[in-house]
Amino acid sequence: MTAPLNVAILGASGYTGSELVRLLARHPRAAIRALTADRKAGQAMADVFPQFAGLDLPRLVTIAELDLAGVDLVFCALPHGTTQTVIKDLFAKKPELKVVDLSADFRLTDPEAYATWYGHAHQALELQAEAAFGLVELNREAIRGARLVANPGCHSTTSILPVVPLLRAGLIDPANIVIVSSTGMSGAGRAAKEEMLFSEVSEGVHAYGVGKHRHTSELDQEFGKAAGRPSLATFTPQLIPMNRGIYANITVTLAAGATAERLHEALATTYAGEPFVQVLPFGKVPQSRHVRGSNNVQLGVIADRGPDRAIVISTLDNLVKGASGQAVQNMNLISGFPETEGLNQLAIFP
Ligand SMILES: NC(=O)C1=CN([C@@H]2O[C@H](COP(=O)(O)OP(=O)(O)OC[C@H]3O[C@@H](n4cnc5c(N)ncnc54)[C@H](OP(=O)(O)O)[C@@H]3O)[C@@H](O)[C@H]2O)C=CC1
Ligand SMILES: CC(=O)N[C@@H](CCC(=O)OP(=O)(O)O)C(=O)O
Repeated sequence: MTAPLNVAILGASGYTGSELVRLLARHPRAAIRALTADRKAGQAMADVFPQFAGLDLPRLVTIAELDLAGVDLVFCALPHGTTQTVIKDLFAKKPELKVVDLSADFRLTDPEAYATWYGHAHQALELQAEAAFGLVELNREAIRGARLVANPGCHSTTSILPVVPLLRAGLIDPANIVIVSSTGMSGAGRAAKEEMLFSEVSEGVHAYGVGKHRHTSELDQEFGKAAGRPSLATFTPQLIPMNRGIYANITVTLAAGATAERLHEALATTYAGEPFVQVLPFGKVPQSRHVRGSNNVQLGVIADRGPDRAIVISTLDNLVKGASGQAVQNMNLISGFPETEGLNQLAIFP
């Protein structure tokens, strides 16, 4: 029996951190050696998250108290902006460490784009340059040898997976992509916020970050690269009263000679061997409840009335394929484990 991969989870008292614990506690090759928190430091994990009662887990400590001696890989599930200096310190202490970062800090390769979208200069530019964009299905080879992987955002993962193969194949117009991406509330994290109270979000729906959401920058980067020219997608996120899930409704304009059927064929071919991406039969509409709790993404392609347009729908669980499941998939890839290990949970339905 080979030794397990020893992992630490920074931000374990948050939603994506606890989702990492859920996935890794049953992972056959990983062992959870350290968990950190900020306000909840000092507490037992099962006191913060009673669903973990009965598991033998390390107590929550502060990042300053973290002992890296026995740790091979760190998951960083901290708020964006705070993460870059934390990761810089980790590598200064232990350069051979591997890090999978769930925040936005290392996703953008262009420092100017980062400063524009996040409002401050990046604090660890040398690391930003080496980070691999962690969307496994579309960037597998670059991730495999990486020491630092930047997990993409949940909204951007949902849209990049269907749109990038269509752009790479020249089947759609990069200048005419319109995305409405609905999200569940756990996407906003666990820290209490007034606008996230049940009484403020239930029984209604609203858009937010309209025309300026941070994930637009990830779409610009990945769509532009795939198309070979700038893409200015319209991206509108909206909050709906459910716990988990992202549901992106994407209207695309077809390139000359393309058809909706051809788009479907391109996605089916691209993802034929992928364990976590399911392209539904042509015309079938995905539902977020069919992926909830799993690392799966379901894609649908539907013809529109206008012959030059098509509708692509993509859905995933923001805490699994949109965050912690994708992070474990990245861990598997950079550790040489089978990619699906620890990630075979089926969706919870109904
Ligand atoms: N939620 C989602 O669906 C997704 C989230 N992400 C990203 O993942 C990261 C984590 O998100 P999420 O789990 O939702 O966030 P939460 O707010 O639920 O958790 C944040 C965690 O970070 C800790 N923390 C907060 N501030 C500090 C600090 N200054 N120093 C050290 N630790 C701190 C918190 O500790 P404590 O609670 O003890 O104070 C908590 O453990 C974010 O960057 C987020 O944008 C990415 C994709 C999807
Ligand atoms: C409901 C809600 O607020 N969702 C978050 C998405 C969280 C996420 O994936 O964003 P980062 O990882 O880029 O921080 C948002 O829209 O900002």
